[in-house]
Amino acid sequence: MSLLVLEGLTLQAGARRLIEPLSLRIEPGEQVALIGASGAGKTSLLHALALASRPASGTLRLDGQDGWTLSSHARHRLRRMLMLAPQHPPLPPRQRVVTAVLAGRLPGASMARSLRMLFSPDEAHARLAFDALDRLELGDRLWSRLDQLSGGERQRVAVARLLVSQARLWLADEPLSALDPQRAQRVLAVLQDAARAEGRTLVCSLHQVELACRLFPRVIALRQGRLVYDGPPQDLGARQLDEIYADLLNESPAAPDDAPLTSAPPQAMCR
Ligand SMILES: Nc1ncnc2c1ncn2[C@@H]1O[C@H](COP(=O)(O)OP(=O)(O)OP(=O)(O)O)[C@@H](O)[C@H]1O
Repeated sequence: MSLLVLEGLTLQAGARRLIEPLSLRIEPGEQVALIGASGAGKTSLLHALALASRPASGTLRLDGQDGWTLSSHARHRLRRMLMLAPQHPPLPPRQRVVTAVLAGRLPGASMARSLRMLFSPDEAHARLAFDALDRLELGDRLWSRLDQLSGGERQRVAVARLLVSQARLWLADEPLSALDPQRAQRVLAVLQDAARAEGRTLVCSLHQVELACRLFPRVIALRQGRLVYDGPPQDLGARQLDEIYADLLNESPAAPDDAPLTSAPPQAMCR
């Protein structure tokens, strides 16, 4: 059974349409990169996948269940299947890194266990958080306060939270946006390796088109809330990339699909 099935899903904010009717399936264990220019609707879609935004129309089934037809209690339980690492994680500044990471273990834990884990983590939980942070080159910040971290370090804390979570679906919203190019590659490798090793499904929005096309077997592209591409990166032509990012390219003419590779902008990056 598909893990996610969207049929004619739309999202609306007041009178404004954020996502045009969208239908797609995502299978268990898939790794999907979500690309598109700024404002294309990536975050909006991820929030819908996370059952955080209610569709204006259409359906979204997660593991066969339409969360929006369930009671709020049942929907809350269904949400335990997924974890979203938001683009700007709302991490309390005075919180310790270890606590922020272990929050990834909360879904499914009892209240008593959650409180113990967060406020007085035992050695096993501290080790779990340390291991995740260490893979992201942040092991030495386990006991730091979040307000002592840089933006890129806080972003890696949000990724570490994903790594410790037991959710079947990992949703990552631009997890590399505050990282330098070298570190971005390493962090993405850790995330993808962990998802593969543990059989998680990964949907990750990225502005790094080159990484999306090189490292993901499936790319979904949005433009102005519309799905404009869904398939393997090899089939994503230069012309399509030009169209996806047209507003970033200052209306430069679309390159032919057989355009030679250059070191320049997005249009050449997938081939
Ligand atoms: N609550 C809202 N009310 C009105 N418009 C909204 C709301 N949330 C998002 N939008 C608009 O919807 C569009 C899509 O936003 P979204 O954040 O999903 O884009 P994005 O592709 O994630 O962009 P970025 O790459 O800049 O993060 C944008 O034009 C945004 O201004």
